[in-house]
Amino acid sequence: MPFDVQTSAAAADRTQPNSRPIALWLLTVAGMVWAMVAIGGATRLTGSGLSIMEWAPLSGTLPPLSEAEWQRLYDLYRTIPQYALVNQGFGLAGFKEIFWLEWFHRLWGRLIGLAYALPLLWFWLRGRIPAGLKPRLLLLLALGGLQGAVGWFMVASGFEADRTAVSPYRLVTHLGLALVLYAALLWTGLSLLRPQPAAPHPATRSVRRQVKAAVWLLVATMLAGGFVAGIRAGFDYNTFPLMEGRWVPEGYWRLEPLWTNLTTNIPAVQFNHRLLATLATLAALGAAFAGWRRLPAGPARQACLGLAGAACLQYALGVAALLLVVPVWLGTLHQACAVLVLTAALIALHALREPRRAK
Ligand code: HEM
Repeated sequence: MPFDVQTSAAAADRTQPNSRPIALWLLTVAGMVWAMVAIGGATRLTGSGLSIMEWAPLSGTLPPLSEAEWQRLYDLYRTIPQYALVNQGFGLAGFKEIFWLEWFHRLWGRLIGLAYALPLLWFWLRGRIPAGLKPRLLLLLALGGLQGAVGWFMVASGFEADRTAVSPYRLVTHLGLALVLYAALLWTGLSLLRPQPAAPHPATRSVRRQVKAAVWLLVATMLAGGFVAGIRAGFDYNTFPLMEGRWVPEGYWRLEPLWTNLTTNIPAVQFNHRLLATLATLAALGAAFAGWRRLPAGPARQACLGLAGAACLQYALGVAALLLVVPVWLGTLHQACAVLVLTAALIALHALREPRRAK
């Protein structure tokens, strides 16, 4: 039988009745994860992340309700190096200021868990979930739980002797897993809304290749950005495009073993992020140009243009954050806009997807 996209799309629609509510649920949870990434950025940038030294998934839901409880948590906080080295003597009032954001970050995590698990149970019991989707939804549930545990693993690294911040490796793992979770939710939601792509234009395949190249570069830029955030590399070399008058900063390879320069050497980490961001943005512009010239007007072409627009906006926010020495609001916006770039990338890849062969 000849391959017929329209027929197979109709077939897919028939085999997945009522998948729209499931798609909307997953997209809502994805939106909550997006907000969580922004809240996480603000938590880090305000130095709030180490203020709660306990991992109490249930009892930690409520904030301290008595002066004695506030004092107990403050006394705990006073035992860690960050207090002695950064916040010594800021008092209970100062502690309360850094407490609330971390508490809200954790509360929002719990709410995401509920917003995912309760509808999952409901759709499952009512037999609304297509059989093929069940393993993926369970995997997403497990990934969400893992993200909470990784978050605590990251926070715990900040309590070690002589440390005033968390391990950059754990921070990048936590950010990376959040992005994976977000991407999986969004992709699954989009796939339920549009189970089969429309008949592809002949140029789709080559434009898709270009978009993929841009997306890999963007992902590498995001991970490199995690290291910039993790070692506070954005608070040095606050000029653009040169770094202390040079294209490649002095001391790029100053650490041994050499690979540690990629993750813990401020000039190298910042330079790499700039370089990758520049290559990624150029690749996104190239893909948009190809899409604009070769694809017919429609969602796929718009998605390519959207990706380039999001990458340019993120690039400009990155430069501004650097020049202004990372004010909290701008650092948070840059972190949130990374998710916008990821969203645009996934929408573009989804719009350019290869059609599944009819069985
Ligand atoms: C498409 C381009 C870019 C992407 C996808 C991207 C992505 C990211 C990500 C995911 C982070 C870690 C989380 C955070 O924002 O704190 C980050 C951090 C950072 N980026 Fe970018 N970035 C891009 C371009 C740039 C550019 C061009 C610059 C400056 C030249 C820049 C400067 C920074 C700085 C200073 C930080 C650390 C901010 C902080 O400490 O909170 N970024 N970036």
